[in-house]
Amino acid sequence: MNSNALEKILRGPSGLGTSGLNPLDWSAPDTAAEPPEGATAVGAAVGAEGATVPQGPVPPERDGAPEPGRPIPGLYYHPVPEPDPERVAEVSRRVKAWALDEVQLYPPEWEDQFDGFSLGRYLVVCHPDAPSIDHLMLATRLMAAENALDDLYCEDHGGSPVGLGGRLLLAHTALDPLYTTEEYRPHWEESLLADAPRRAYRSAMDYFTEAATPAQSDRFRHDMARLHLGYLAEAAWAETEYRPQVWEYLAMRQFNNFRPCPTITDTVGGYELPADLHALPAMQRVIALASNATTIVNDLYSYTKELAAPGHHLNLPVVIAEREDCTDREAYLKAVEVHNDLMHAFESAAAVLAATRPDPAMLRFLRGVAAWVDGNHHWHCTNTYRYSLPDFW
Ligand SMILES: CC(C)=CCC/C(C)=C(\C)COP(=O)(O)OP(=O)(O)O
Ligand SMILES: [Mg+2]
Repeated sequence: MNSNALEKILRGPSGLGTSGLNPLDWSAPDTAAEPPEGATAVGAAVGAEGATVPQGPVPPERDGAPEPGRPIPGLYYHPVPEPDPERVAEVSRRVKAWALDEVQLYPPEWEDQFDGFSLGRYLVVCHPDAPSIDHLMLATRLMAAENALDDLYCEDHGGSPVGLGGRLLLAHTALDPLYTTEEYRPHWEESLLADAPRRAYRSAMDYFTEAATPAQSDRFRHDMARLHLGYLAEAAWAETEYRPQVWEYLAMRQFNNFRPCPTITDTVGGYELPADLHALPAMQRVIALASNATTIVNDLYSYTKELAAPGHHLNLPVVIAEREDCTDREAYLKAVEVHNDLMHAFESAAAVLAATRPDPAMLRFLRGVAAWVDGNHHWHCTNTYRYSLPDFW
């Protein structure tokens, strides 16, 4: 398939009568198929072989504080327009109010870190087809809750591998409820208020199930169980100081992964990918490849942050350097290649699936996943509050 055909499938056709299929236009289906003013066409930098030409500096705009951000040289990605600042401001305002008033997510001294994470920019740029702020909030609350649990149970803010399994399982019941006897139910209900991750999981999931179909909620629970399994493997390896082989690390990272974020793109878009289409092996392959690419993007952009953190932090460049006996720079550049291969495999698999099963919900879902991949790169690249590149070029 040539790069033009693939681009049309993943990023939407252009021309008369196609506006309803283009992610940039889904939020305003009655308008013409022109991109918003100032927007570049998604994938405009795709060259003759479908490879993205490395871009110059992107003019980013963190929530309230513009800062420079630089894409990783040689990384295959699609540049996207800055998200609508009005949407970003409103989502940022609402998620902060939810975090403080409804779930007491963080103490006052962590406010800078909460703001610096730029949840509003993240979710608005990843979901260009969301029909409303309410739809965007479904994903934003979940993202806040997922990161709170990762920080508080596993990592930066007092997390530990010791005892993680028990904590994770109990938190998982905020998503996948305990059905038990009258005697024991109140104990469980009380436990859901016991810490910030559980309060946040429960509240975010309540909003989500209200908007989602039962099959979409079940899909999300399953993806969160996958995520928790990944956390457990990483924790077990940390406890025993096991150094995984590269393929073992990639297997763990397929679970400890952003997957629960792109797979809710249909709920956030206000439509449903039917369960039988979601379950197709070809769709599962597309989702896994896309999610793996997004997660290796995190490994690459968070490399210096993780090297500076206390303890030994696994990420792809670190594991390649350890297991393949090469310099840190060589390992990092190889990790970029692994990412690029995953991206190409995702795009090819998505294009084949779209061509063989051209169901409208399927096509829109595939574009939603592609938009999430592109938005995730944009957020990582421009979030200089959290991330900075190593000095390898
Ligand atoms: C939002 C979500 C489902 C997160 C789950 C897993 C996760 C926190 C990541 C994939 C991000 O990786 P990491 O823990 O390395 O994050 P930072 O590098 O600290 O930003
Ligand atoms: Mg990371």
